[in-house]
Amino acid sequence: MTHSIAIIGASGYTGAELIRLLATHPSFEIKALAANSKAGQSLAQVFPHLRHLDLPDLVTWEQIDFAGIDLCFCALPHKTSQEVISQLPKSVKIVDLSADFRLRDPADYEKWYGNAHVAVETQAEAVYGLTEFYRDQIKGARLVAGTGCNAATGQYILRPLISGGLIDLDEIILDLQCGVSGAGRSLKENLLHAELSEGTNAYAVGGTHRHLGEFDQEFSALAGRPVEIQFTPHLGPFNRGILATAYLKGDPQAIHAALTTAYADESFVEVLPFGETPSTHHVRGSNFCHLGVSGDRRPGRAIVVAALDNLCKGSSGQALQNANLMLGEAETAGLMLAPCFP
Ligand SMILES: NC(=O)C1=CN([C@@H]2O[C@H](COP(=O)(O)OP(=O)(O)OC[C@H]3O[C@@H](n4cnc5c(N)ncnc54)[C@H](OP(=O)(O)O)[C@@H]3O)[C@@H](O)[C@H]2O)C=CC1
Ligand SMILES: CC(=O)N[C@@H](CCC(=O)OP(=O)(O)O)C(=O)O
Repeated sequence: MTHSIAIIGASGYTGAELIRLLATHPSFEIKALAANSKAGQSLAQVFPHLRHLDLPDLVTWEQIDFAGIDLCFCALPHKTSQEVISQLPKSVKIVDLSADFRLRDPADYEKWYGNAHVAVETQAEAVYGLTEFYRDQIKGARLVAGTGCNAATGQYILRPLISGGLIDLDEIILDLQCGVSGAGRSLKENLLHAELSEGTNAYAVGGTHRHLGEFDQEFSALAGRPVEIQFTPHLGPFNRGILATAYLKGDPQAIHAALTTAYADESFVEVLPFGETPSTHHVRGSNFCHLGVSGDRRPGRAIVVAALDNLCKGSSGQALQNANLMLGEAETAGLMLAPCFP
């Protein structure tokens, strides 16, 4: 059965990645692509690398005829996303890639994003989109909220360890580098080549990164008590990829065993042999997440490293994995791409 798909925010980086993935999907057909400043342009004008695809020109989202659409990916900036999604017909299933529907409590949204939520009723029906942990709810959902890319990476490391009681919950440190495409395609001074290449910097230090809202929500629910991790992201001088390193108090071998068991049946999360470390090079352009566990010279401490592609497993690949479930297709459809190496 063929499913009709629309993408709003199709001219951005996650939009481009969605189109790339859907181009070879066996049963999803793109019927509409929407943009804002680039509405009216052809796909070849906006993305010359996709010029071989026979797809419609970009329009505004108001111009889409949603009567024929089964599922819409929404890849808009947060705040805009909730405004748009609350106006879409309820007959359309939605996978939102923004931050707007991730936090279940509107007060948490306001705390981390600085503005009141304008679609609280719609928020109430959203399912958090970390596929491996919300699979059953995602299958029946109308609206799925894609996770933050940093938030996904950290959760792949930490969720099984918190659930299993394997680490000291008050001593979790997560350090992370994210490639520049994580900041989107819009022009920003700090993303100019001269200011980004050949260097790196921490940002949102001091427990201020918005993805801490997701970590707090998810980890506290798992632990049954408040859990607050220390988290600092860094802007990496590369295009794609996230490399996260967690410093943990717990037994490294037990941690490796727990992660291996937790992901044994998963198609996209790979736990490496003990002592091996992942690299962004090994997951680039793919929906895989690699996890590596090592011991520390101090007994009872472990280091867990995770790598994934922020534009694929961290956003558009995850979104497609969820859409497959929502439309009753194989979860891996369109997603078994080998990483692009080197
Ligand atoms: N980049 C990443 O790694 C990740 C991104 N996300 C989230 O996914 C969403 C999309 O991210 P990304 O693709 O990087 O962003 P981009 O900045 O690259 O793209 C944004 C898209 O939204 C459109 N847009 C912007 N403002 C409006 C508006 N007022 N009305 C309608 N359309 C508008 C733009 O259209 P136009 O270009 O025509 O102006 C463009 O298509 C964001 O919420 C982001 O936080 C989540 C996880 C990872
Ligand atoms: C390099 C960079 O800026 N990365 C982004 C992560 C992108 C992401 O997941 O964005 P949303 O949560 O806004 O959807 C950041 O750290 O904010």
